[in-house]
Amino acid sequence: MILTNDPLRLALTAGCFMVYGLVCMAPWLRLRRKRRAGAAGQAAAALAPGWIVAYASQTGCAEELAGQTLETLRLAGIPARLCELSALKQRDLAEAERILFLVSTYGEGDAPDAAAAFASRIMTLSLPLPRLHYAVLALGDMSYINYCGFGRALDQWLREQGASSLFERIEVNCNAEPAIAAWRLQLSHLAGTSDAPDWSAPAFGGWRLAERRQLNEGSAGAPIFHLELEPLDGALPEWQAGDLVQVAPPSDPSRAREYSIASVPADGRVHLLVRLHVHGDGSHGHASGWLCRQAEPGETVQLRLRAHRRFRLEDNAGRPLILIGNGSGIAGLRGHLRARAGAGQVRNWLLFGERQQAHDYHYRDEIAAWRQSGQLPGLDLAWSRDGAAQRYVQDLLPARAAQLRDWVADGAAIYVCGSLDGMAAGVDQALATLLGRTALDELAAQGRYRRDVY
Ligand SMILES: Cc1cc2nc3c(=O)[nH]c(=O)nc-3n(C[C@H](O)[C@H](O)[C@H](O)COP(=O)(O)O)c2cc1C
Repeated sequence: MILTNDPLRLALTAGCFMVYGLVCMAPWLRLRRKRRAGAAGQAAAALAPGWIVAYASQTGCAEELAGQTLETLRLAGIPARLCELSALKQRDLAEAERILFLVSTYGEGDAPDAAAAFASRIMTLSLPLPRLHYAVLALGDMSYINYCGFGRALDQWLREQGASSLFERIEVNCNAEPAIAAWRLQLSHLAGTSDAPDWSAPAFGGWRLAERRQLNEGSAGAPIFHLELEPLDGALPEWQAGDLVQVAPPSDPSRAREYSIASVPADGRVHLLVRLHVHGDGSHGHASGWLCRQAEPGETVQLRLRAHRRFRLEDNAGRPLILIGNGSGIAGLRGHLRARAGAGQVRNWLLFGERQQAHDYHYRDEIAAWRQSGQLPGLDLAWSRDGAAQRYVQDLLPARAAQLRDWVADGAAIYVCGSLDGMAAGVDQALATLLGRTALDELAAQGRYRRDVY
């Protein structure tokens, strides 16, 4: 029905309909434009050579940050892949568009174990890398002489090869939040996004100290305690043998201390083995003093679990296992032995060293029971204060050279837990002498030589 023949009115009405139509279509047009732009971006991204997030980590902090870095890049639509430093090839270095390195430092300014082969094989080469743009996040602890030594060495080597840094190396002292926030900020500038996922670490939770008993009464060494803890809310979280806990002492919650977990979830509790740390002036370590002396059974301990992927069994679950350690290092090894018992894996060989058999043979009854049930066919013990000759765990290895080579030839993995001073270097040297340094580096690169040393 036509209500008017007036051409002016008709034109006005048609104009109104057009404007109305455009207003209605505007959101759909915007969405279509966005989708097209997104598809074009994705197509371009698929063609780009891509970014690499490379990490070298011992206890998992750098690895965790690398995962979060990757997630941020992916959210920004940047094609990127995660890669352990040891898996990085010369070709990757030459061809990757950008590489973000997140690396920690171990030993005395060294690379983490898994990156030892990269440090010795790649970082000793002269490679032209003029195309490479990179950034370094170096994790370390200022109380060590060679603060961030490996991160600094990597940065310098890259520079010498002609690579260009995207921004100044960022150094993180003891996982300090401000430095991590600075990395995150640089990352969002690079990725052109403010849409970064939450990077905050899980919160500490309240755990009840259910049991504490000294294991080495009469020992010449500092007292060592077996502790058992249960979550206050009753819900036991999942963890795997090899993982750690962080304990925040009430005197200074910012100075959390890490301990290896000595139990598996099937035990229903987190077991720890804590040596009371006594300073030169007789005062106690802030965390060990709290756990071993001040906290009363029944009291609440602030604790959180930390995945320690480098010391888990993972692909080694089906392999024979050689467990080497000293002192409180038996904690991490006991966690593995308990997991192996639960899984029915019996090819286990424990080499353990302490001071005196009479006082320092931690978990003696449990070890005896494993021996009897066939769960622990290999057991060698070294006591440094029994008898005239000081004998340490590394001294056990030469006499067992043939057995060691046989087990490794059978695919065994080697796990070392305990003190860095003396033990870790001594065991490493003994293994390198018996197996060959290159073969040992190769085992580390394959994840068959893993260490939790402190
Ligand atoms: C046994 C041991 C040795 C360490 N040596 C150094 C060192 O020489 N220089 C340094 O800056 N940090 C050193 N650290 C500190 C680590 O680099 C720091 O804790 C880092 O956050 C660990 O990161 P990750 O979990 O990725 O390995 C050492 C830590 C341990 C347990």
